[in-house]
Amino acid sequence: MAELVFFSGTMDCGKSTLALQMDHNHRARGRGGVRFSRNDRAGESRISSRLGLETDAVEVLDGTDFWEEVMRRRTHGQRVDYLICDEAQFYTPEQVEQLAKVVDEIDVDVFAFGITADFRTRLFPGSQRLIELADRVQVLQVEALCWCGRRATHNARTVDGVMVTEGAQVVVGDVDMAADGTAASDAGHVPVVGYETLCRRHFMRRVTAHGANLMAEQDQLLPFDVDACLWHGSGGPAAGT
Ligand SMILES: Nc1ncnc2c1ncn2[C@@H]1O[C@H](COP(=O)(O)OP(=O)(O)O)[C@@H](O)[C@H]1O
Ligand SMILES: Cc1cn([C@H]2C[C@H](O)[C@@H](COP(=O)(O)O)O2)c(=O)[nH]c1=O
Repeated sequence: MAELVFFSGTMDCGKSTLALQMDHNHRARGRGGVRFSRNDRAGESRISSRLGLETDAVEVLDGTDFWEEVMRRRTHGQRVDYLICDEAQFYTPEQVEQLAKVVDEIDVDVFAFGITADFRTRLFPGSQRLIELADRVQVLQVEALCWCGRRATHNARTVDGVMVTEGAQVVVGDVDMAADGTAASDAGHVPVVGYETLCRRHFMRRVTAHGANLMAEQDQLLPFDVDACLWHGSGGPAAGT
């Protein structure tokens, strides 16, 4: 029986890699599939993994109707046994409902991959609907890590290296883009948006790797415990543990 499975985790935990592996394995056994993605970092109509794999995909647009997509292909004689749906957090709730219908009505497996929450810890509408409707939500085994070594559970957004908690929900970007803020004062400087995976403790305290490095430098002058440092006056929550 076909399934709707949501493979989820933070950024950089291997979702796209798994999407390409699953596509490969099913295809190798003679099954026919269609790969979809939306807003991949590598550009339109791509699925890219940081391990270096990259392939073509059908770009999902606001007007994409998955039910019609599958029906049209089948009418033209194309075999469709499964769908690979990467960056599924960007799909609309209606599109997720179409995916569920494809599973239930015509027995097509749907493997969706995406992050659940945005840089403010709020669920993406598409991810929320996937959690509500999926047969299974599977958290990826490979864990992205916080700079402190704990398991990363949250996706922080940085602008010129500084963690932010306001802004548009969707800004395509990558980890490893956390600038150190030195260019911010340059005339004509275009702010660099990046992401960093953090554990909840450091997300709530707004301590990114860059911030931790700065504190470690200060620590050499004025010894104090980085984890005990509260961000009073910074606008961030002052966790007391
Ligand atoms: N140079 C590398 N060597 C080994 N593994 C790597 C390398 N670069 C990235 N990775 C792995 O790839 C993972 C990211 O895979 P990717 O599919 O792009 O993640 P996601 O789609 O979840 O953002 C990292 O967590 C890491 O395990
Ligand atoms: C947290 C967060 C992320 N995004 C974007 C950034 C990336 O382009 C994708 C996630 O891709 P990945 O393959 O899982 O690394 O989502 C966003 O637009 N808004 C956010 O809040």
